[in-house]
Amino acid sequence: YPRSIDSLWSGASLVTMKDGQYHTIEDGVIAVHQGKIVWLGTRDELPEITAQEHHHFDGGIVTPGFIDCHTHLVFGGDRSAEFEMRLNGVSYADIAAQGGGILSTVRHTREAHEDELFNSARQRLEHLLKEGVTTVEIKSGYGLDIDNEIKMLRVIRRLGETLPVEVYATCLAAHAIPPEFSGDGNKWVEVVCEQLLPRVANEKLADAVDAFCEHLAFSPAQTETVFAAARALGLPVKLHAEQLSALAGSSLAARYQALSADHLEYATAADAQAMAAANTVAVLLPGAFYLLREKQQPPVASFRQFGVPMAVASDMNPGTSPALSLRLMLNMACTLFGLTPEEALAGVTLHAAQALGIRESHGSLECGKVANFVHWPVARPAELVYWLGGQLPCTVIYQGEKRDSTF
Ligand SMILES: O=C(O)CC[C@@H]1NC(=O)NC1=O
Ligand SMILES: [Fe+3]
Repeated sequence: YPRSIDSLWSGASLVTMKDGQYHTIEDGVIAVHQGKIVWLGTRDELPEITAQEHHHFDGGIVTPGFIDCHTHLVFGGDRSAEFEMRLNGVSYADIAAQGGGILSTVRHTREAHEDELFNSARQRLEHLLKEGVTTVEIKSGYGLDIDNEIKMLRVIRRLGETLPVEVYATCLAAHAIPPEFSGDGNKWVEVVCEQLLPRVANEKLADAVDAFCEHLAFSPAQTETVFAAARALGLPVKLHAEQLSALAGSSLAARYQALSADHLEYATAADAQAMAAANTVAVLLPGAFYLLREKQQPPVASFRQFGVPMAVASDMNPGTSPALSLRLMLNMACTLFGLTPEEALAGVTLHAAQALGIRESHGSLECGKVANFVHWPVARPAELVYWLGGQLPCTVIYQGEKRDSTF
């Protein structure tokens, strides 16, 4: 480590999340230089170091910056009206017949100017920033034609360029069959693979490619066509899999060394074994499970048995998970899926980093990693999971600098 550094941060317990476990350092100190962690340990182990700044917390804990590894937070309009219709007894089918569902968000997203999409997404993203999120993944998938998918991806890139948060963009053009293709999924998959993805790769508009593998969306065969095109372009893949039925999409994702398979309510032990062998992360999305009042829980016991890293994300989207809080998802992952608080916190730190392919540089308090961390004036890490909703105060250090809360 350098003998002269930018800053020291002391006075709190460091919940390092090393290897996905607390590995807490009591009365710890973090040394930061040029946006990276260059040393950490207990106060009495601190070596001779000259720091430009010394910040002393008055107790509490420090965690790695939170990572929301699965969101659809760029979209036009919202679906509150159909939310109310459903609760007044109108069926999904009737809502869809009246033009509701994903395709209504597609209409609003196509009609919205890029600035309008940017401003509404910025507001939603700021909720996440206020609760300690320092890295977020955002998907396209509501444009469903080349120009509007590119428009969405440009807005996603602009969010990362404008706000103090690291943004990873994912192309989810294979989200639903566009109305113009009414039912011909193969035709849209062909357009995605032959026209859209080459442009996205060439213009560096996405860091990964995703698809929705489900009866009402794209089959495993169509999903594999998208994966093959992504691989040929050097783009990693991830997949919405086993949300509503068991199509072995997560096993297909594992065969393509997918960064993650997401939802997984209907995943099997065989899927978990395949994911473990491929080091594919299981991203759990309790918000959608909760809002859809789903009964089938993801096979958490199998993920534990085979050592599949579990992540937890908001899935922020207007239809099935209009969730503005990642911290609430921590509680739901424990209360609804039976995760321990330690597993849930690994799910928004180290395992979320792995789901984005950045585990080597993010997700835990370790030397050499990015200096994204959060101070919480609480007694223990479980409080971050225990308190239901609300705004827990926190101080966010982003790339080594205190991030002020006005963005
Ligand atoms: O309803 C929406 O707008 C998106 C639903 C969302 N997308 C997906 O692939 N699964 C979901 O729950
Ligand atoms: Fe999703």
